Amino acid sequence: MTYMNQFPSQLDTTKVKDRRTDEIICLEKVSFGYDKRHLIVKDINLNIARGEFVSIIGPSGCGKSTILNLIAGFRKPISGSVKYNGQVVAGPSVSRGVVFQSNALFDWMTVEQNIAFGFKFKTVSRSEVKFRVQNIVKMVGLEGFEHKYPYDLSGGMRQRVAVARSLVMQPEILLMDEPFAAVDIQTREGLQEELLRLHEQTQGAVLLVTHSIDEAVFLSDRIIVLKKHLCSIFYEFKIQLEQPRYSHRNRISEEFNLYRKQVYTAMKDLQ
Ligand SMILES: Nc1ncnc2c1ncn2[C@@H]1O[C@H](COP(=O)(O)OP(=O)(O)OP(=O)(O)O)[C@@H](O)[C@H]1O
Repeated sequence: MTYMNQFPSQLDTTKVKDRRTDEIICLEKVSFGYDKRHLIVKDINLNIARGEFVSIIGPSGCGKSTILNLIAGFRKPISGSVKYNGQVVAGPSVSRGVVFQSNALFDWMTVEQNIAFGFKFKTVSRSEVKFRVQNIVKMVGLEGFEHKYPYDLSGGMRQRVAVARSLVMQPEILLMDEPFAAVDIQTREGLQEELLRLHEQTQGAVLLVTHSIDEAVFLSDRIIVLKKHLCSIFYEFKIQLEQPRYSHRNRISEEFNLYRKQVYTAMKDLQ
């Protein structure tokens, strides 16, 4: 069953920018199993629009990461198609940047070198790399730490380096698998707000896999709730909160609590 939520009646939708212009990711009747006899995903359809922030939430083991890995090109569907900008995804690409829960940074490289790593496989001039790295360092608030090594950084800072490393390649979509699960709550909230600022500036799409309803509501334009059985879409929620979306006031607003309650109820329905 797919269900679109009703918006809270008191919501002023004129304050919400609709950045969704066209489709960047399209999954059509995608099925996948780690072995052919046991499907994890069956006939799933999913579209993500340019600039859209989508979160996937659902019970443990329902296939959230599997979907992300199919879009990233780490896995291939058994049937159906995964398309990026209308082209079948043939493998990983920097235009679909990936950030995991515990992104391994290279311990022997500085922050700057870690961020610039992806350019080793690209023909981009040194001056352009320098410009882009400096820019992204500022955006993620790592100024002054460019020459530090990962072991000199806190967990939250290391995760910022991981996000910067993906963003510097200017991906059209950022695929994030529980990126902030391993950091403390204050750091996590700070990183979420930064992510929203970056999203605002870069206009790229984001697909986030998370276990946190609060995180999904705070960050997303749309939340997809997956059912455990064969990873089908159970509910879809469109989220419209006040602009700027990164305002911490959104965390305590009435609308936030209403959405939170709706998603929580949907998750309870799954049990
Ligand atoms: N490499 C693998 N080989 C075989 N089975 C796997 C592999 N990776 C995942 N699975 C299985 O596929 C199913 C979906 O896994 P997936 O990691 O996509 O779920 P998830 O919803 O992201 O889980 P969680 O919320 O616990 O991270 C699970 O039953 C898991 O055991």
